[in-house]
Amino acid sequence: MFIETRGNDGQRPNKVPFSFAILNPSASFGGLYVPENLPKIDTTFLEKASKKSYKEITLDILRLFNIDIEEEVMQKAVALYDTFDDASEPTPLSQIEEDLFVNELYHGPTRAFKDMALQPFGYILSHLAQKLNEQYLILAATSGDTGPATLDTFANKPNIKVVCLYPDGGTSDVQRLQMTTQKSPNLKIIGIHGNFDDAQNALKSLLASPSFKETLNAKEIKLSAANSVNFGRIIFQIIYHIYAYVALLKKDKVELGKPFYTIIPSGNFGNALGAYYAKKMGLPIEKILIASNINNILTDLITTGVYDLRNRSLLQTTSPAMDILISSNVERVLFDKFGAARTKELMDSLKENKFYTLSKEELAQLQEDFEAVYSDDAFGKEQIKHYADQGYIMDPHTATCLKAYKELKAKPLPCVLCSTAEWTKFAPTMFNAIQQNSVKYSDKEALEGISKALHVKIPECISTLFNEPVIHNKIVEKESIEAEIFDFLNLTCKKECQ
Ligand SMILES: N[C@@H](CCOP(=O)(O)O)C(=O)O
Repeated sequence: MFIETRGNDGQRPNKVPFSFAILNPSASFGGLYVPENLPKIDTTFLEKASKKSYKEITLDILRLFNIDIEEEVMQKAVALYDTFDDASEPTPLSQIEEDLFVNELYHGPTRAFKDMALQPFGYILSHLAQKLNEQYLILAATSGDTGPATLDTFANKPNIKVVCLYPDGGTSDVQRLQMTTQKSPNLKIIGIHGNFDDAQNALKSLLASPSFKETLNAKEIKLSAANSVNFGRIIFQIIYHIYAYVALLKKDKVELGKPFYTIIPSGNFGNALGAYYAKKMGLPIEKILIASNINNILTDLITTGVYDLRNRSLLQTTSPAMDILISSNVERVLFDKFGAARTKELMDSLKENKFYTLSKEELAQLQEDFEAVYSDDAFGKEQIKHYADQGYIMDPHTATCLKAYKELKAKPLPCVLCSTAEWTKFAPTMFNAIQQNSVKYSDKEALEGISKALHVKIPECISTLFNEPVIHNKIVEKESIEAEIFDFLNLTCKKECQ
C-alpha cells in the first residue's frame, strides 16, 4: 500500500493501492505517494538474479512489491524492453576504467533513460484506463527527456490524452523535434515562455486544482501525470540499479554482497531516489554520488543541509535535462528519513520562504546515503573529449558524473555511472567538445560531423526527425496553459482561466 509524504488531509484515503497511486498521483497537501514498506532483497536474491535476464528480474521485483496489477499485464509491460537495441540486454554495462562502469540506460525508442520506466508505465496506465472504462488526461513537464518518452509511450493509446509542457529554448533541438513532430491526435505539446521549474510548477498546480479537475470531471475526464511525481515511474527506476549490480556480478567485477558506488546525474532526483530505494531494499550501495551541473541546489543540500531558492535563478547549461532547481523527489527521501510532519514543515517552508534548513542530525542522516558535487560545462566538454579519444562516447549529462568519480569515490570499490541519454540528443555540444571549438553548429551538421569523425551511426529515429513537419508550434505564457489544455480537449473553462 502507498502512503503520503505530507500526511493525510482527511479528504483522501489513508492508504491506497498502487493502481490508485498512479492514477491519482497528487496526495494530501500537495505531497507524493510512497510505498508504506519496501520489499527486501538479499544475497540469495542477487545470486539467483545473476542467472536471470533484465525482464525476469524486473518481474521478480514487481512481484516483491505485491502491486495490484495482474501478472499478464506486468508481463506485457515488461516485454516492451524487447524493442530496445538489444532485447537480451536493454541496459548494457560498459567498462571505461579499471573500476568504472557505465550503465547505459538510453537504448530505448527515445534514446534516454526515461524509456526504462515510461515504456512499461505507459502500458500499465493505459491498460488501467481501458479496464476502468475511464478517459485520462496525462500531464507531463519536461526539460527534454521525459517529454519525448511520455509521448512515445502514450501515442495513439485508447482512453488517453497527453499534454506535454516544455520550456521554449530550454531543451536541445533534437529533444524539441522529438516532441513537436508528434502526429498522434491524442497528444498536445505546448512550449512555454519560462523554464522547466515553471513548467513543473504549472503541472503541480493543475494536479492539485479542484476547479481544473471539476471542469475535466464534468466531461468524465480524470487527471494523472507522467513525471516522476508518479510512483509508477519510480518503481521501474529502482530496477536498473539492481540490475547494474547483477551485471557486475555476471562480469565477475564484484564479489557477491560486496559494496559498490553509484553515480547519478541529477535533476528531478527520480533516478537518485530509485538508487536510494534499491539501497534500502538491500542492494549493497556504498554511497549514492549525486552529480549536478551549475544549477547545484542538490550539491548545496547534501553538503550543507540548506535547500535555498532565494537569490538563485535557473541557468542554461549544455546538460539541459538537469537544468532544474525545484527537484521533486527529494521530498520522498525527506519523508523516508524524517517522517510526514517534518516533511510537510520543510516543504511548506520551501513554498512560503523559498528555503529550508535541515538540522545537523538530519544532514548527517542524509549524508549516510548521499554525497554530492557539481561541475560546469567546460569540465563536461573535457571529459567528452577525453573519453571520445579513448573510443567511448558519452553525452554531456553523463560527463558530469566524472567529477563525482574523481572527487567523491573514497574507497577502492567498483563504481557504476548512470548514463541517462544518448549523445545524439546533444550533438552541437558533443561536436564542440570533440573539435575543441565553439562554432555554432546546427544539430544536423553536428550529428553528421560526429558520425563521420567517430565512425558511429545515427539511429534512424533521430536522423529522420529533421524531415518531419513540425505540428506543435505553439509557445504560450504560463498563464495561458490551462486555456490551451481546455482548447485541446474541446472544453470550456469553468473558473480561473476565463
Ligand atoms: N529531466 C527531466 C525532468 C522531468 O523529470 P521526471 O523524472 O520528473 O520526469 C526531463 O528530461 O524531462
